[in-house]
Amino acid sequence: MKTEVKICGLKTMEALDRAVALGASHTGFIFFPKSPRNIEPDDAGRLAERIRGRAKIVAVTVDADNDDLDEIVSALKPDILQLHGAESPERVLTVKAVYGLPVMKALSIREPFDLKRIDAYLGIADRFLLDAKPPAGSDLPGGNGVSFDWRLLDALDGAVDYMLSGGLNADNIGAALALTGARAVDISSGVESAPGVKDLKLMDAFFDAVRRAEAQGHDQGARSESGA
Ligand SMILES: O=C(O)c1ccccc1N[C@@H]1O[C@H](COP(=O)(O)O)[C@@H](O)[C@H]1O
Repeated sequence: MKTEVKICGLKTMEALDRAVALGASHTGFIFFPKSPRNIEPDDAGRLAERIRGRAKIVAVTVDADNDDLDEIVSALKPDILQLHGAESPERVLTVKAVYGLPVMKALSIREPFDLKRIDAYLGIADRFLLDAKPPAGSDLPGGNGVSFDWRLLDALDGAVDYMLSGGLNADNIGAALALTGARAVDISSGVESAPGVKDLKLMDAFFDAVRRAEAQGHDQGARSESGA
Protein backbone atom coordinates (compact mmCIF):
# COMPACT_ATOMS: atom_id res chain seq x y z
CA MET A 1 0.00 0.00 0.00
CA LYS A 2 1.19 3.52 -0.82
CA THR A 3 2.35 5.66 2.07
CA GLU A 4 0.23 8.76 2.57
CA VAL A 5 2.42 11.88 2.48
CA LYS A 6 1.39 15.28 3.78
CA ILE A 7 3.52 18.18 2.62
CA CYS A 8 2.94 20.97 5.09
CA GLY A 9 3.59 24.69 5.07
CA LEU A 10 2.84 25.24 1.38
CA LYS A 11 2.81 28.87 0.26
CA THR A 12 3.54 28.87 -3.46
CA MET A 13 1.90 27.51 -6.57
CA GLU A 14 5.14 25.83 -7.66
CA ALA A 15 5.56 23.90 -4.43
CA LEU A 16 1.88 22.98 -4.24
CA ASP A 17 1.80 21.75 -7.83
CA ARG A 18 4.98 19.73 -7.32
CA ALA A 19 3.66 18.16 -4.10
CA VAL A 20 0.52 16.98 -5.87
CA ALA A 21 2.41 15.86 -9.00
CA LEU A 22 4.68 13.77 -6.78
CA GLY A 23 1.67 12.09 -5.22
CA ALA A 24 1.11 13.94 -1.95
CA SER A 25 -2.09 12.70 -0.37
CA HIS A 26 -2.42 15.78 1.85
CA THR A 27 -1.37 19.42 1.50
CA GLY A 28 -1.02 21.56 4.62
CA PHE A 29 -1.53 25.30 5.03
CA ILE A 30 -0.28 26.93 8.23
CA PHE A 31 -2.31 29.61 9.97
CA PHE A 32 0.01 30.69 12.75
CA PRO A 33 1.48 34.20 12.44
CA LYS A 34 4.75 33.36 14.20
CA SER A 35 5.54 30.69 11.62
CA PRO A 36 7.69 31.38 8.55
CA ARG A 37 5.09 29.21 6.78
CA ASN A 38 2.13 31.34 7.81
CA ILE A 39 -0.27 32.13 4.97
CA GLU A 40 -3.30 34.39 4.81
CA PRO A 41 -6.60 32.49 4.52
CA ASP A 42 -7.58 34.09 1.21
CA ASP A 43 -4.18 33.34 -0.34
CA ALA A 44 -4.38 29.74 0.85
CA GLY A 45 -7.90 29.46 -0.55
CA ARG A 46 -6.81 30.65 -3.98
CA LEU A 47 -3.89 28.20 -4.02
CA ALA A 48 -5.94 25.27 -2.80
CA GLU A 49 -8.48 25.66 -5.60
CA ARG A 50 -5.75 24.45 -8.02
CA ILE A 51 -5.57 21.05 -6.42
CA ARG A 52 -8.97 20.53 -4.79
CA GLY A 53 -10.05 16.90 -5.15
CA ARG A 54 -6.54 15.71 -6.04
CA ALA A 55 -5.07 15.89 -2.51
CA LYS A 56 -6.70 16.55 0.82
CA ILE A 57 -6.48 20.15 1.97
CA VAL A 58 -5.48 20.52 5.62
CA ALA A 59 -5.78 23.73 7.64
CA VAL A 60 -3.16 23.75 10.42
CA THR A 61 -4.15 25.90 13.39
CA VAL A 62 -2.87 26.41 16.93
CA ASP A 63 -5.44 27.02 19.68
CA ALA A 64 -7.51 29.01 17.20
CA ASP A 65 -10.77 30.53 18.38
CA ASN A 66 -14.00 30.26 16.42
CA ASP A 67 -13.55 33.69 14.82
CA ASP A 68 -10.23 32.60 13.32
CA LEU A 69 -11.59 29.20 12.35
CA ASP A 70 -14.63 30.82 10.71
CA GLU A 71 -12.33 32.89 8.50
CA ILE A 72 -10.01 29.98 7.66
CA VAL A 73 -12.78 27.50 6.93
CA SER A 74 -14.70 29.97 4.82
CA ALA A 75 -11.66 30.98 2.74
CA LEU A 76 -9.89 27.62 2.43
CA LYS A 77 -12.76 25.13 2.59
CA PRO A 78 -10.40 22.52 4.03
CA ASP A 79 -11.04 18.79 4.01
CA ILE A 80 -9.43 18.40 7.43
CA LEU A 81 -8.62 20.62 10.41
CA GLN A 82 -5.26 19.92 12.07
CA LEU A 83 -5.31 21.21 15.63
CA HIS A 84 -1.67 21.67 16.63
CA GLY A 85 -2.00 23.42 19.97
CA ALA A 86 -3.17 22.44 23.44
CA GLU A 87 -6.78 21.86 22.35
CA SER A 88 -8.62 19.72 24.90
CA PRO A 89 -10.80 16.75 23.91
CA GLU A 90 -13.81 18.98 24.65
CA ARG A 91 -12.50 21.64 22.28
CA VAL A 92 -11.94 19.04 19.57
CA LEU A 93 -15.55 17.88 20.00
CA THR A 94 -16.78 21.46 19.72
CA VAL A 95 -14.71 22.15 16.61
CA LYS A 96 -16.01 18.98 14.97
CA ALA A 97 -19.60 19.87 15.82
CA VAL A 98 -19.32 23.48 14.65
CA TYR A 99 -17.45 22.88 11.39
CA GLY A 100 -18.48 19.33 10.50
CA LEU A 101 -14.94 18.47 9.42
CA PRO A 102 -12.60 15.64 10.42
CA VAL A 103 -10.01 16.71 12.98
CA MET A 104 -6.42 15.54 13.11
CA LYS A 105 -5.13 16.24 16.62
CA ALA A 106 -1.41 16.86 16.92
CA LEU A 107 0.29 15.56 20.04
CA SER A 108 3.93 16.10 20.90
CA ILE A 109 5.94 13.08 21.92
CA ARG A 110 9.19 12.79 23.88
CA GLU A 111 8.68 10.02 26.40
CA PRO A 112 6.46 6.95 26.85
CA PHE A 113 3.93 8.84 28.96
CA ASP A 114 3.21 11.25 26.10
CA LEU A 115 1.52 8.44 24.16
CA LYS A 116 -0.97 8.04 27.02
CA ARG A 117 -2.42 11.43 26.08
CA ILE A 118 -3.90 9.77 23.01
CA ASP A 119 -6.43 7.94 25.18
CA ALA A 120 -8.38 11.09 26.05
CA TYR A 121 -8.99 11.81 22.35
CA LEU A 122 -9.91 8.28 21.22
CA GLY A 123 -13.31 8.31 19.53
CA ILE A 124 -13.07 12.12 19.32
CA ALA A 125 -10.13 12.96 17.04
CA ASP A 126 -10.37 11.32 13.62
CA ARG A 127 -6.64 10.91 13.39
CA PHE A 128 -3.51 11.81 15.33
CA LEU A 129 -0.40 13.61 14.17
CA LEU A 130 2.51 12.51 16.33
CA ASP A 131 5.20 15.17 16.33
CA ALA A 132 8.29 15.85 18.45
CA LYS A 133 8.16 18.29 21.34
CA PRO A 134 9.54 21.69 20.29
CA PRO A 135 13.09 22.49 21.39
CA ALA A 136 13.40 24.88 24.37
CA GLY A 137 12.88 28.47 23.28
CA SER A 138 11.14 27.65 20.00
CA ASP A 139 8.19 29.89 19.07
CA LEU A 140 6.67 27.08 17.05
CA PRO A 141 4.71 24.06 18.29
CA GLY A 142 5.66 22.26 15.07
CA GLY A 143 7.83 22.73 12.00
CA ASN A 144 11.01 22.61 14.07
CA GLY A 145 12.71 19.82 12.13
CA VAL A 146 13.11 17.76 15.29
CA SER A 147 12.36 14.03 15.56
CA PHE A 148 11.31 11.97 18.55
CA ASP A 149 12.47 8.47 19.36
CA TRP A 150 10.38 6.46 16.89
CA ARG A 151 10.88 3.29 18.96
CA LEU A 152 8.38 4.74 21.45
CA LEU A 153 5.69 3.84 18.92
CA ASP A 154 6.34 0.14 19.58
CA ALA A 155 4.00 0.63 22.54
CA LEU A 156 1.22 2.20 20.46
CA ASP A 157 -2.03 0.30 20.02
CA GLY A 158 -2.07 -0.85 16.38
CA ALA A 159 -5.60 0.53 15.93
CA VAL A 160 -4.51 4.13 16.48
CA ASP A 161 -4.57 5.95 13.16
CA TYR A 162 -1.71 8.44 13.00
CA MET A 163 0.60 10.44 10.79
CA LEU A 164 4.27 10.32 11.76
CA SER A 165 5.75 13.79 11.92
CA GLY A 166 8.75 15.73 13.17
CA GLY A 167 12.16 16.11 11.59
CA LEU A 168 11.54 13.76 8.67
CA ASN A 169 13.68 14.12 5.56
CA ALA A 170 14.93 12.11 2.59
CA ASP A 171 17.81 10.70 4.64
CA ASN A 172 15.81 9.35 7.56
CA ILE A 173 12.39 8.49 6.13
CA GLY A 174 13.47 4.96 5.15
CA ALA A 175 14.53 4.19 8.71
CA ALA A 176 11.43 5.89 10.12
CA LEU A 177 9.11 3.79 7.98
CA ALA A 178 11.02 0.59 8.65
CA LEU A 179 10.94 1.15 12.42
CA THR A 180 7.39 2.37 12.82
CA GLY A 181 5.46 0.85 9.91
CA ALA A 182 3.73 4.22 9.65
CA ARG A 183 1.21 4.39 6.82
CA ALA A 184 1.16 8.18 6.74
CA VAL A 185 3.90 10.77 7.16
CA ASP A 186 4.01 14.55 7.45
CA ILE A 187 6.93 16.78 6.51
CA SER A 188 7.64 20.46 6.41
CA SER A 189 11.16 21.79 7.12
CA GLY A 190 12.81 18.64 5.72
CA VAL A 191 11.86 19.80 2.22
CA GLU A 192 12.96 23.40 2.69
CA SER A 193 16.14 25.24 1.72
CA ALA A 194 15.43 27.92 4.38
CA PRO A 195 12.62 28.34 6.93
CA GLY A 196 9.39 28.58 4.98
CA VAL A 197 11.03 28.10 1.56
CA LYS A 198 10.07 24.81 -0.06
CA ASP A 199 12.76 23.29 -2.29
CA LEU A 200 11.46 21.27 -5.24
CA LYS A 201 14.58 19.09 -5.41
CA LEU A 202 14.27 18.20 -1.73
CA MET A 203 10.61 17.34 -2.32
CA ASP A 204 11.63 15.07 -5.23
CA ALA A 205 14.27 13.42 -3.06
CA PHE A 206 11.79 12.84 -0.22
CA PHE A 207 9.24 11.14 -2.46
CA ASP A 208 12.00 9.06 -4.08
CA ALA A 209 13.05 7.90 -0.62
CA VAL A 210 9.47 7.04 0.34
CA ARG A 211 8.99 5.06 -2.87
CA ARG A 212 12.30 3.24 -2.30
CA ALA A 213 11.20 2.30 1.20
CA GLU A 214 7.89 1.03 -0.17
CA ALA A 215 9.70 -1.04 -2.79
CA GLN A 216 11.75 -2.60 0.00
CA GLY A 217 8.47 -3.56 1.64
CA HIS A 218 8.68 -1.64 4.89
CA ASP A 219 6.26 -3.06 7.42
CA GLN A 220 3.05 -1.16 6.87
CA GLY A 221 1.33 -2.29 10.07
CA ALA A 222 -2.40 -2.66 10.46
CA ARG A 223 -3.46 0.89 11.29
CA SER A 224 -7.04 1.69 10.38
CA GLU A 225 -8.19 4.24 7.81
CA SER A 226 -9.93 7.30 9.27
CA GLY A 227 -10.91 9.45 6.33
CA ALA A 228 -8.74 12.24 7.75
O1 LIG B 1 5.49 24.28 10.36
C1 LIG B 1 5.13 25.18 11.13
O2 LIG B 1 5.64 26.31 11.08
C2 LIG B 1 4.03 24.92 12.13
C3 LIG B 1 3.53 25.99 12.84
C4 LIG B 1 2.51 25.78 13.74
C5 LIG B 1 2.00 24.50 13.94
C6 LIG B 1 2.49 23.43 13.25
C7 LIG B 1 3.52 23.61 12.33
N1 LIG B 1 4.05 22.56 11.63
C8 LIG B 1 3.67 21.19 11.77
O3 LIG B 1 4.80 20.44 12.26
C9 LIG B 1 5.07 19.38 11.39
C10 LIG B 1 6.49 18.91 11.45
O4 LIG B 1 7.37 19.83 10.92
P1 LIG B 1 8.86 19.41 10.51
O5 LIG B 1 8.74 18.41 9.40
O6 LIG B 1 9.51 18.85 11.73
O7 LIG B 1 9.48 20.68 10.07
C11 LIG B 1 4.67 20.00 10.06
O8 LIG B 1 4.58 19.13 9.00
C12 LIG B 1 3.34 20.62 10.44
O9 LIG B 1 2.31 19.66 10.51
